[in-house]
Amino acid sequence: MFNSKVQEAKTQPQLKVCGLTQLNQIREFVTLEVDFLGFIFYENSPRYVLNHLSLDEISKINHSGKVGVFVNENLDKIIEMAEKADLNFIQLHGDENEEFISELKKYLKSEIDIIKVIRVGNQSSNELQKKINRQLSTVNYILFDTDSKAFGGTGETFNWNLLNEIEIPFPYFLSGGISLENIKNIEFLNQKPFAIDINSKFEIEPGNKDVEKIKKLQINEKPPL
Ligand SMILES: O=C(O)c1ccccc1NCC(=O)[C@H](O)[C@H](O)COP(=O)(O)O
Repeated sequence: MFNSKVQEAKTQPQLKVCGLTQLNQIREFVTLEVDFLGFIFYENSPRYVLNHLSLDEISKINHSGKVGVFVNENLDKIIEMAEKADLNFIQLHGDENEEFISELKKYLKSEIDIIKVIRVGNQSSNELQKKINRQLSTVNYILFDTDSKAFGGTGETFNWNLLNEIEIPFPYFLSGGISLENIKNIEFLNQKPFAIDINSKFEIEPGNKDVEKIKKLQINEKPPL
């Protein structure tokens, strides 16, 4: 008999829209069934969410994919934000090590998942593989982003070919300068991303998303897995 709890296999990667700051746009993305809504809790970002929305407003957004993005933030602050904004995922976008992540997990609600960012630059595939393997016991997802001076939201892409030279024992988010033009190249990846993470290539200005462009991606242009 059909078990309604078994989800249909996804034929397309999930979508995360990161750097959200405007409630009207967030409502549109909820209606569009965007899977992950990313909020930047990093004061140096031009997309710092608390310059635009209160914790109470974020907590009232009715969505199970609310991701809080933190960069080298202290433990207490992350725990406080996770509770007050009612986050479902914590994305660690800085240099947080495995000890820090293990400690953090002791205090977070058990249903909150950790996404650890691995910044990809000119390291070898061996070095990248070691970095991934070190995360095995502490995180739920990896997010690959481009290594650059700014921590994220740069619009820069990294060499995706490196991903074909390593084993990725996690579902992963692909990020870093993803655009309507380059997204079709995921067809060349052996292990397809669980989700794609879009940001500055789908903006009018930082934090102000190009809703029509995101609709186009979500409805027509997402590549198959
Ligand atoms: O978006 C930011 O301003 C940001 C600042 C500091 C750390 C992370 C940040 N964004 C996190 C993301 O997950 C972005 O989506 C990711 O870096 C990709 O952005 P882009 O290259 O603009 O597509």
